[in-house]
Amino acid sequence: MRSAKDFFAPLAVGAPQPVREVPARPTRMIHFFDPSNPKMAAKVPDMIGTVDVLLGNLEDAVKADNKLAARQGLVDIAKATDFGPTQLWTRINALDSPWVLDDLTTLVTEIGDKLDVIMVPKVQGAEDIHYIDRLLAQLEAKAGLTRPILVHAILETARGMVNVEEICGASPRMQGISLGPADLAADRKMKTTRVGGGHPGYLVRQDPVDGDIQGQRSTYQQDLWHYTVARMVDACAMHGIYAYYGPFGDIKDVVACEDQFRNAFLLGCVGTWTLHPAQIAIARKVFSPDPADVAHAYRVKAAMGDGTGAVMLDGKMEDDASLKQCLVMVELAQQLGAIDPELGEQYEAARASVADQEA
Ligand SMILES: CC(=O)SCCNC(=O)CCNC(=O)[C@H](O)C(C)(C)COP(=O)(O)OP(=O)(O)OC[C@H]1O[C@@H](n2cnc3c(N)ncnc32)[C@H](O)[C@@H]1OP(=O)(O)O
Ligand SMILES: CC(=O)C(=O)O
Ligand SMILES: [Mg+2]
Repeated sequence: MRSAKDFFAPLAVGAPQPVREVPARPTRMIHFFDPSNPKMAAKVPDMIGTVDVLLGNLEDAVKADNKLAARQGLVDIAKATDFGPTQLWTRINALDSPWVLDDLTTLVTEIGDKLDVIMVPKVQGAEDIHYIDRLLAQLEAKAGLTRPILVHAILETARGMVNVEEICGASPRMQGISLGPADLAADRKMKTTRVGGGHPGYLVRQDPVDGDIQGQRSTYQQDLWHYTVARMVDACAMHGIYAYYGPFGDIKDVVACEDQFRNAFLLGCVGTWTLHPAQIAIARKVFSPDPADVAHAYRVKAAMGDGTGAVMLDGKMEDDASLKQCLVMVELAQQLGAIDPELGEQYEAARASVADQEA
């Protein structure tokens, strides 16, 4: 582990100064596309401004025969495109794969100025981030980049899960972590066959009524990912980086997708992956706070005056701690309102309605 005094020193001569804080830019949906798929690639320019992040995926879901085409496709798209408000990310191949070294050297030297974040799959521990950190610094220096590329890890092995805190704190480049439920399930030997989401067999059952074990008893499906997401959120919050739900593979089940995204949002995640255009509106809806909640947050803020003490509002106690939760909501609404005019209007109406009541 580096000492505190040189944690923020560049790891190569000529590399850009590491960031001290992860820039707080909206990342509600990280939209995956395969740059080797001409139909998907053709849709990228029209998606700018409709998604917060476009991610050119080079890893799983890209056929082995298409790996080089995907890498080159991403270079071509990045060079030809002005991404405006939308961030460009990539997911490189795994660190033990034959492609990753060329992924990094090509992407950083050719389009490093366009890339905001590199997502690293199957991260096992801090040593994987340290490897990427030094290599990126060398490549950034070679490419003459003036801002550092940030790193996002996917939590998709049991070892990565156990080491999640050290992964989050391994480098100032760490932007965030996503859940990788498919690989994680396989690595843990969970007996599921899905990409994220729940399972009808994972449930609790109501106690027998009057001791009748065979009688009618309700069952309640449980969230398979609760422990994992909650632990990931704590590790990210502790290190000042962002947590994300990952993929929801049942594209047609938009209802369960929304539920899974909302569970993650409520637990502290700031965004999710979208694998198909149908999931973009769901992510936008879920990861943008409800204007009614924003209005409530403004009411608590107004009622709490200098922010200390306790007050009653609608029969409920509010105090310094509930105010802090409300300030999280207000800050998020202000960030999103600044980039999304429709939401901006709704959040401004929420703020103004409270200000009118106060006047
Ligand atoms: C466990 C993990 O690692 S998850 C992350 C890796 N997986 C991925 O990245 C998957 C990305 N998504 C996909 O590959 C595709 O969406 C699939 C395979 C799931 C479904 O693809 P399709 O069967 O083509 O879906 P569908 O027919 O509904 O597509 C409708 C249109 O949207 C396009 N489209 C589908 N997905 C995307 C996407 N992610 N981005 C942009 N356009 C897309 C299709 O090309 C199609 O275009 P067309 O109307 O010009 O023909
Ligand atoms: C997200 C991912 O890569 C996985 O679920 O395996
Ligand atoms: Mg995976």
